[in-house]
Parts: sequence; C-alpha cells; structure tokens
Amino acid sequence: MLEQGAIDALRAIPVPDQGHHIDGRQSPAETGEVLDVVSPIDGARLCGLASGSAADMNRAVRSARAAFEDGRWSKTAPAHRKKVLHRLADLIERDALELTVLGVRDNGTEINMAYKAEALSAAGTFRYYAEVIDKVYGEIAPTAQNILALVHHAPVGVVGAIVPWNFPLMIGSWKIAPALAAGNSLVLKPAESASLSLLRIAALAAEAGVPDGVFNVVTGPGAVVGEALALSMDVDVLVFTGSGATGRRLLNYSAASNLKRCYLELGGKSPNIVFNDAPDLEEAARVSAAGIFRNSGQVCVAGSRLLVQQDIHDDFVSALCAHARAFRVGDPLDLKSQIGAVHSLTQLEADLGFVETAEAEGADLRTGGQRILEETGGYYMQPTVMTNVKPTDTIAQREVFGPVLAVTPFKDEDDAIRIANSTEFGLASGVWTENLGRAHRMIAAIRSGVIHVNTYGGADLTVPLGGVKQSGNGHDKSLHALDKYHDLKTAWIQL
Ligand SMILES: NC(=O)C1=CN([C@@H]2O[C@H](COP(=O)(O)OP(=O)(O)OC[C@H]3O[C@@H](n4cnc5c(N)ncnc54)[C@H](OP(=O)(O)O)[C@@H]3O)[C@@H](O)[C@H]2O)C=CC1
Ligand SMILES: CCCCCC/C=C/C(=O)O
Repeated sequence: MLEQGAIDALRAIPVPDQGHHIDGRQSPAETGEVLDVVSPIDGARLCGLASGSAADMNRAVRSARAAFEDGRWSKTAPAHRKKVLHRLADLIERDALELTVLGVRDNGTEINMAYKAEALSAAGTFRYYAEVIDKVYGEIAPTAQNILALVHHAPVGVVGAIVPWNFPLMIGSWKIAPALAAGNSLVLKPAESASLSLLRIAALAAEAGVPDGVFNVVTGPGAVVGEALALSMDVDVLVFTGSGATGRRLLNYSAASNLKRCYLELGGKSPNIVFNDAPDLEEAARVSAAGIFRNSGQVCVAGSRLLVQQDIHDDFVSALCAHARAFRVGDPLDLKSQIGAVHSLTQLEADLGFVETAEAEGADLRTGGQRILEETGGYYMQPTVMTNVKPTDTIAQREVFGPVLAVTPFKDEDDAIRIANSTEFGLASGVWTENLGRAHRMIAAIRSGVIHVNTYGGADLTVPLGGVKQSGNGHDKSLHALDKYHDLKTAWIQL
C-alpha cells in the first residue's frame, strides 16, 4: 500500500547531478558537458545529467567488450547468474518506492501505475529471466550415426540497448534482464529525459554482484551517444524501443557499420473495434477509455483509434466521453491522480498540434483538447476525444503518443477490417464482440502483433510483445525474447 507521506518525503530530496555508469563506476562526460533534466511535474530543473559524446560511448563499449572476452560474467555458470539476478530483483523491491518516485519526477507517469508498471514489473522481469536461464538446454541434431552435431546457445557478445522515456524501467528491464541472463555484456542508452531510474538500476546491479563492465549506462542525446552505439563496430546486437524514425536510422547505422542485428519495437496506431454485439458496452467504454488515456496515451500499444459500429456509435461515444471527463489529471506524485503529466513540453505541443490538425481536416472535438494546470509549470493535458475522423486523416494515420483518441464509425465486419488495417502500423488491436466466430475471424484478419478480445491492454511477462508491418520486428518478454540474446553455435564432430 503506497502512502502519501512516504512519497512526499522522497520527492523533497534533491537529486544530485548524475554521471554515466561505466566499468562499475559513475563517471562524468569526457567533455564535462552536463544537460538539464526538467521535471514534467512542474517544469523545474531536477538535476544535471552527463551529456555524453561518442568518446564516452566508445569507452563504455570497450569496457563491455573486455568484460565479455575475459568471461567474468559470460563464462560463469547459469546458476551463478541466476543468483545474482535474483539478488538484483530483491534490491529493486527493497528500493521500489524510491525508484518509483525518482522515475516519476523524471518522466511524469502517475505513481500508482508507475509503482506497478515500472519498479515492481522490473523486479519481476529480472526474476523471470533469472529463473529461465538455468533451464535452457542445448540440442543434439539428428545427424548420421558417425557424426555428433551439437547446438549451443552462446551469448552474442556486446548488446546495445536504446530505450525510451515512457516506461524506462519496464522496457529497460525487458532488454537488460534477458541480455544479462544469457551471459552478454550490455551498454544501455536511456532517453536523456528519463535516465535517472535506469542509472539507479545499474548501481543496484553492481551491488547485487554484476561485475564491473558487464552493464554500462551512457547518458546524453540520442543523436550523439545513441548514434555512436549504433555505429559501433564492437556491438553485436542492438535492441530498441522508440519511434519509427529512429528505428530507420538504426538500420542505416547497422548497414554502415558491422551489420549488427537490430531488433526494433516501434510505435502503433492501434484500432480498438467495438461491434454492436459487444458483451457489455458500458464496460467496453470504460476499458477503452483506460486503453487510450492511461499514462496520458504514452503507451506503444495505446488503443488510439476507436472504431465503433454505426448503430451504437453515438451512445457509445457519449459513454466513453463521460469516462474521459471523469479522469483526475494532475500531479503524478499525488496518489489521487489517475493520469499524470505529459512527458515534455515538446510532446505536449505535438499532442495539441495533432488536435488542431484534426479539426482542420474536418474532425470534431468532442471533449478535452486543452492544456491544463499551466499555473503549476507542468505539462498536463485533458483526455481528448475527436469524432468524425476519416481513416485517411492525419490523426488516424500518425502516432500521437498523447491523450488523444480518434473515433471512426464502421458499417460491418469487412469495413472494420479494412479500416483497421489501413495504417503503416501493426502493433496492437482490440475487438469487442460476443460472437466467437467473428472474434476468430478478426484475430486472423487484423494485422497486428497483439489482439485483445473483449478487453484492451492486458499483458503479462509470459506473453511476447512485438509488432508487424512498420511497428517493428523481434519480441520483448517471454522465453522467445531470449533468442535475440543468443547465437546458435553448432559443433560438427566426426566420431
Ligand atoms: N514505446 C514507443 O512506442 C515509443 C514511441 N515513441 C514515438 O516517438 C515519438 C518521438 O519520441 P522520441 O522520444 O523523440 O522518440 P525517439 O525514437 O527519438 O527516442 C527513443 C530513444 O532513441 C534515442 N534516439 C533518438 N535519436 C537517436 C539516434 N539518431 N540514434 C540513436 N538513438 C536515438 C532517444 O534518445 P534521446 O531521447 O536521449 O534523444 C531515446 O533513447 C513519440 O511522439 C512517439 O510517437 C517514442 C517513445 C517510445
Ligand atoms: C501498464 C502499461 C502496459 C504497457 C504495455 C507495453 C508498452 C510498451 C511501450 O510503450 O513501449
């Protein structure tokens, strides 16, 4: 049970300036450059952060490579790595509230959600991959009798991970935990606007017994340190969550350097489709509102396009707008808030710009659409519903990544499928119907990595997450994620 008093005490503690975490130690940027971290809660400076250069990144990659080659982690028994990663999970749980408050001050996510989706979920992820790693067996291939062909799961070497600001701990641990469990070394590049909690995780990893150099964090602008990581000749695999534009750049950097494998988890414009035979329309309206507005819509799988069957459209939209208006938006460290701050002024301005564009293209603003609580200095926006949106409108095609829902009516199943599949994205989707046959037809017809039926947004670590089309490749979470961090190394032995 979270207590307001404990949260308020933690938020009052000043955050010291932060350096990189390289070779087990905090270190400043080689140039001495520091960038200002601004809290979206009130727009005030939170602390300074090392603004890295390519030289800093290359130092971290060298440290990771040296650690990998001498085997201080990569050659340890899986049972040892399991013990250390469990210890790390214990430490994350010990410091869960502190980590959460620090992260919320940095990125603005409402604390009830952040506590579970960030700190506790990170601890769970480290436990999951700790448990998995001493249960992965090699194989003997079914060759002729005079040959013994072995298939080993070997660590790939140095993993580069670039993660975004919306759920730094959750998404970060989806990459860090399986990479470390498999015996790799890692260099992590967090978003410059959400690095603080991940730097704490690196310190906790050292405390748990992850050897120096195995897990490094380099902070600073993506265009500088992220680019250096992606261009490095000594990084074997790059894993990324973020925008399609950056994902494209990473593929180019890979092609321009050592052809490192790139696994991309990109954005979405996920359709949430409500048929007139949905089992409970009131519940569908409530869950659909949460499916777009939680974390101010800054969720890769957010149900940002609502497709509603024509004959229930008006009543359904009214019910949904009532839920949208009822959300308490405010200080993310106030336990009573249900939606916190938009992550940055840039993101807030982009969100408001999408509303303006939608209206200019003929959509109707049904509720919201305004910045609020400006007097706090923070970045807050009303949950916003746009109706009468055409499938080709900008707001139906581009990822907003804000609290803005685009509503479009549809006629029948074929119409819903056509509209649902009419974007470049394919991350998530939802279908509300009591008709089992229809549900299965929609599961088959909709091109998305995940499809929810009669709910929206449920997830579990045991279930892989990944997109199709321009929403990415490769999967986070589950046993499948381990494939990205292993090479299949075969041995052909003549007997
Ligand atoms: N989970 C998701 O699906 C996410 C989707 N997005 C989408 O992207 C939009 C823009 O958000 P934004 O934060 O700018 O997303 P980016 O893709 O720019 O950021 C994601 C990560 O990539 C880094 N990065 C940025 N440029 C480069 C580069 N040239 N080379 C290597 N790494 C780089 C960023 O670092 P830094 O921030 O320090 O520059 C950050 O760590 C959002 O509005 C949303 O639509 C964004 C975040 C998450
Ligand atoms: C409680 C939030 C669930 C988030 C599901 C996955 C999000 C990924 C992303 O935003 O990249």
